[in-house]
Amino acid sequence: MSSEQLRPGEAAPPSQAVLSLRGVSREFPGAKALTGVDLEIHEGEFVAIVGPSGSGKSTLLNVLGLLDTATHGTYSVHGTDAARFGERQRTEERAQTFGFVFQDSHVVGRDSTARNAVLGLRARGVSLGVQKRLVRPILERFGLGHRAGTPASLLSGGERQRLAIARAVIGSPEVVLADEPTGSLDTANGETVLRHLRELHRNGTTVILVTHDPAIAASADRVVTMRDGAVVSDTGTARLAERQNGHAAGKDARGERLVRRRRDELVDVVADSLSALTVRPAKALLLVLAFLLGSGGLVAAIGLSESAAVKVSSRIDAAASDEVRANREAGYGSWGEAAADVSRVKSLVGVRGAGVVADLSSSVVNPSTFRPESFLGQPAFNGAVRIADSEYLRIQGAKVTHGDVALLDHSFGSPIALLGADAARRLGVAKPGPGVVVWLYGEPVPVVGVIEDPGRDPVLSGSVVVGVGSYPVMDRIAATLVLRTAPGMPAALADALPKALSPAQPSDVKVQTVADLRELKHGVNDDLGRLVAIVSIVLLAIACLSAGTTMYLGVLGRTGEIALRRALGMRRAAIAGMFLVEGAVVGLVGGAAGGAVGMIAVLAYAQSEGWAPVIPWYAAVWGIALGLGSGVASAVHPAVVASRANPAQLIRG
Ligand SMILES: Nc1ncnc2c1ncn2[C@@H]1O[C@H](COP(=O)(O)OP(=O)(O)OP(=O)(O)O)[C@@H](O)[C@H]1O
Repeated sequence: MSSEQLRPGEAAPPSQAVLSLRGVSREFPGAKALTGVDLEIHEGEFVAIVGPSGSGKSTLLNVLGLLDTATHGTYSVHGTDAARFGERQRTEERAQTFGFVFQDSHVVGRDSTARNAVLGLRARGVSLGVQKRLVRPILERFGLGHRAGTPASLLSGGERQRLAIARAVIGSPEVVLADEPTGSLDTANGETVLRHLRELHRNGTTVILVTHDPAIAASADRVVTMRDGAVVSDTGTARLAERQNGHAAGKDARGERLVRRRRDELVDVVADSLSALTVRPAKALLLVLAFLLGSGGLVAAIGLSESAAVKVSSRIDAAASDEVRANREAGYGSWGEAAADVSRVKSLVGVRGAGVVADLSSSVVNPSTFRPESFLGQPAFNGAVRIADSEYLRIQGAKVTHGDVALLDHSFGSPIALLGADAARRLGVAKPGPGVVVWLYGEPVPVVGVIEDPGRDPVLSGSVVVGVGSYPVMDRIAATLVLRTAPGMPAALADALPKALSPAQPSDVKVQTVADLRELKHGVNDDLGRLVAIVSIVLLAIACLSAGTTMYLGVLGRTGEIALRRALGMRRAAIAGMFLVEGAVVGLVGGAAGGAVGMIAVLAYAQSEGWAPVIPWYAAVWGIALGLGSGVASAVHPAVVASRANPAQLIRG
């Protein structure tokens, strides 16, 4: 860089233009903001761009600063056609060459003044050490030393604009572009800002500023006047300022190794995301809650289904180890025949008890509280009606209160009934006793007991149970023999039973052990698993959707900040990364919290049911992984929207 100084009035020597526009136009739908602009800006100039509102000044500045692109014509930076720059190169060039001061002093309000001042350096990947070295003197220089730790949102308008200039010049950019930097300030603050810009210029920086203020324009070396998108007058290069000050930070950044830059960028992106989350804790908490519900539901569902499966298994296994059922295909012609079978099986080795049970058709027996014809509106009884002997109830471990179970076997010629607790409630029987009856087959039948605990046969709860001798056998009875065996004996007895009961025709006897139900158990587990998966996926999809929407709205609410970062040279990937990290953090925290809540829910529920809680290790991993995955997924769209944002549009507001 040259350090020559010319006396006023002396012609400037020809030098290569830093920025050069040739026939540049910028058209918007329905508006021609620039029409064939030719302009060359040389190193060290202080140029004021003036003109009426709508004449294209801001558009010109945006094109010069690579925030916007010309529709026609050629724009060159250091002699290189900007049209040749890819998106990444534009961003890089923007960060390295330009410093921006916008009219509305955009700042990241939640960040400290110092952190805002180094925003451009961070985008350029300048090392933390250099950032620290540069920030203190620059804040002092702009009278902000005492405000270094203050959140930028608390600064006054003048302080913010000084911060904006500090941020623009901290990396010693070659060109500072200022769009009405004093427009929103009072006279005193406006003069301070201008003083700083002149000082920059004295130190060799090229300054281009848009202004409406004739006094500011008059103090510039060169005034470019615009009207209707065209340059209508240009006082031309008048003199070159003295140049000192190299571009230390810029060179430093250019020399940095890519790996360190990317690492610093990552640290920065994570820090920015966390600070964005902590500044809106209520919003962050709601998002976490959404993922907590999704992944918590998943963990709870896995845990509950596993615990339930274990519980079902243990019941089935218990039954499998000591129960066998048998029935004759042809049924029985009388209860005497059934009783004979019962005594035959009782004599077999390993049989600890045997009873008989048969189901009657509830719609034929028609149990009711009152005489059926006397009260037509009474509700139909929809439980089971069973014939059983007292031994059946005993081997099932059923407990009968207020009555004598033995009456099932010896009812002295007339029918009697026992009611399961549910059935008693439905039939309006509080307690059995003299005169308490239910109506079966249209006849009153004394209730002699209530089955309070159905033991292993849950159907008993809702059943009306009558004794084996209660009714004459009209047709053959499909009664089942139920055997309680010594542990581990069902399989052997299942083999022996057909021959023991029907030596001539063993195939007439059908035997079933509960072990056969194991197949069913697997089926039940698979169904439960599928249901759990569907419910969890729906929950997570809802969480994703609500988090995605909230984050998208967040992007819309942070357009100023995004524009600023893009203008200062933050890469698109880093902008997207900010939102993805936000989504990941929220999803991860939600997933982890959901995992914990899900486990607590399983423990509490299992405890209340008296189950052994089973939480497979993978449930928590699934919970966290799905929380993380769906958190990132929910941020993808907002991240893409944010990274594609056009900084020129956003700065415009
Ligand atoms: N993104 C856009 N879409 C459509 N029209 C636009 C857009 N940006 C600028 N324009 C139009 O281009 C013209 C020039 O706008 P520009 O903001 O550059 O003018 P200006 O001289 O800076 O005005 P002001 O002094 O009021 O800020 C205006 O008519 C404006 O409406």
